Amino acid sequence: MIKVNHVSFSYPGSNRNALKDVSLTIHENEFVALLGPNGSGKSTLSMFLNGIEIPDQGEVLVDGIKTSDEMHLPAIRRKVQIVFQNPENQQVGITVFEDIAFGLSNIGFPTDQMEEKVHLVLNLVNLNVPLDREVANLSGGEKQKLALASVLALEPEYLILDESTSMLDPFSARYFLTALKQARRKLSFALIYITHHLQEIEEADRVFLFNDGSLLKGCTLEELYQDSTSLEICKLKMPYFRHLGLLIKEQGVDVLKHANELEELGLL
Ligand SMILES: Nc1ncnc2c1ncn2[C@@H]1O[C@H](COP(=O)(O)OP(=O)(O)OP(=O)(O)O)[C@@H](O)[C@H]1O
Repeated sequence: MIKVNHVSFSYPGSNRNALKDVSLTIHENEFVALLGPNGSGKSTLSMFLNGIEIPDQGEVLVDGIKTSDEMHLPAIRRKVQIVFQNPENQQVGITVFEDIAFGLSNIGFPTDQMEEKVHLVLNLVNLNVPLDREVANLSGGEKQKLALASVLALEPEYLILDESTSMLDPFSARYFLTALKQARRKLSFALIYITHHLQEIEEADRVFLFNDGSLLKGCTLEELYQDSTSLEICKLKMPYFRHLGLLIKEQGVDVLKHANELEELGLL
């Protein structure tokens, strides 16, 4: 469980708080989304969850261990992995193999099992490229899948994705999300998903809404859809199919009940 207790923070040199007294809990295997307009503090919070940043006030505990406990920081960073908005920021190898193997070497993964593991995670994210392919020559979508494969190789217990589809075209974004869904079915990890697009988080267990550094509320998606004020404050648009579904429901047919199956069939 990740527990955020009364965290406040301002960046050095800034006179305003990027986070204001934020408290929330994320459970094992949960899928939560962090939502809110630009500059509301979502990415800042994500950096506290794995100890990239340590709060000025308050504390963050990962499975009971404070992120300020330097001795346990490497273990916390292994448990909580982040895929950033721009995959190029976290690519470290020249080739696809090197990129995934780098993190594995750092955790002492056996060299003789490395190639098998690299194949396994590439399959998991549906990235079919030769291991000696140069990372620089991959497409944006492929780079994003590689970043996902590299962190999945480390078997995180909590995975943070910060607007990971923002650089992808709609088809690549869809493939990326399908790969993520498949990975979650095979490995179990909590997913902390930052986005401005509600259609990407239809399966989220809970959403946390941020505005101006404060946590406005934590609720389910269904509750959010009934809260037009929060949707407006967070600059969120109800997905088109859900809007349509609600109109159809008013006529007595509940198509939204089958939304997941329709999505699996590629009809949404
Ligand atoms: N390195 C930094 N130095 C100073 N201020 C920063 C820094 N990074 C972010 N901020 C400020 O902190 C506040 C929160 O930013 P943050 O990036 O966490 O928002 P966000 O909700 O993730 O936004 P977006 O949706 O645009 O990605 C903003 O006012 C931003 O300008």
